[in-house]
Amino acid sequence: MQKLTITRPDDWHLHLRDGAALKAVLPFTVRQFARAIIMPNLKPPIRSVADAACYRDRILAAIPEGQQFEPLMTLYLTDNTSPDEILRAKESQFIKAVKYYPAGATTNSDSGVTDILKCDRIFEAMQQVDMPLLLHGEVTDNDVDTFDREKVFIERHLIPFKQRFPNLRVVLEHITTSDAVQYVLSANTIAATITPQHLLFNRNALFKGGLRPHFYCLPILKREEHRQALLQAATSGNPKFFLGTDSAPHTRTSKESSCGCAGCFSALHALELYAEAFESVKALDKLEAFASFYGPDFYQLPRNTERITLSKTTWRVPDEVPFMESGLVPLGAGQEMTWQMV
Ligand SMILES: NC(=O)N[C@@H](CC(=O)O)C(=O)O
Ligand SMILES: [Zn+2]
Ligand SMILES: [Zn+2]
Repeated sequence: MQKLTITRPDDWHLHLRDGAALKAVLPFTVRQFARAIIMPNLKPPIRSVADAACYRDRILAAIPEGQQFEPLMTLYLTDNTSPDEILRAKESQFIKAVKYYPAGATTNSDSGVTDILKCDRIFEAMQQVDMPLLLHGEVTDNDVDTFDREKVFIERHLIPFKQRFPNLRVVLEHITTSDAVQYVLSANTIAATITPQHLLFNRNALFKGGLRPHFYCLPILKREEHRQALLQAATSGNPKFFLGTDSAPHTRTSKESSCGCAGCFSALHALELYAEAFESVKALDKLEAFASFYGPDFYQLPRNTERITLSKTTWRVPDEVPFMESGLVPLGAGQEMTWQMV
């Protein structure tokens, strides 16, 4: 196959940041995707409908002249979010989900939820108005091994949670383990996003010939058997699994540090990365539904009608793209790719 034409996809998990960073990265996403679910973990986080409205305006203002893009906004859940804010969010129309970060689990999650049991009134409101809940599904307990934090979150928190709120629609974000795949398959009203890094790399990538901070994201890359389970899920044609890049830009200096930030930047070449992953298991025919159909179906939004084309061309991922004061290193910098968006 030399060309692959599919419906224009959407990114169901994206970090755009703000200010100059937003202006630098947004054009990459706009080139590939029609819409994206915008993560609210700014400093300070997007906690109210008013915050989300202002942030949405800043995103709209940063869209390059003459191009189309629809930011789908989210609210950052805290211990103090009120059920009324959920009702207002639903009425706003432009807020499509509420994001749950366990406090301290990942980048800018300090104001996240300290105990999932404290938020039952909010979850009741969400279930009532059918507002989806997006989960960063990791426990933060120091006595739980970093590589087990997703699995333990599912066992300790998600399974009991889903029993309390069976009708609340949930997305388990950026899944990284076969345990997550199994759980999502077994439960109702739950879907999952899968990133390009978790489909293409296992944890060896973090240590190849030395410490590789640009492969460090959360949840952290896992063993090969988990990567295989994710690849199988993504290419299975099951609508519970759809595209969410988790493209999370950090400056080169903040990643190449004695305490480097978590996050991989993939907005530059997200579709190409997914195409490589799908082709590796001869499943390119499953890419369109994963990238362009199952996400809007879950969010009850219309599928896009425009089409985009990838062509079989060899090219090299640049070492860096311009970003803030120290540049931005894309996922797989320097590696050869065999698909390119036209
Ligand atoms: N995935 C990451 O490693 N980082 C994300 C936060 C997140 O999605 O957990 C970020 O905002 O940098
Ligand atoms: Zn996360
Ligand atoms: Zn993320």
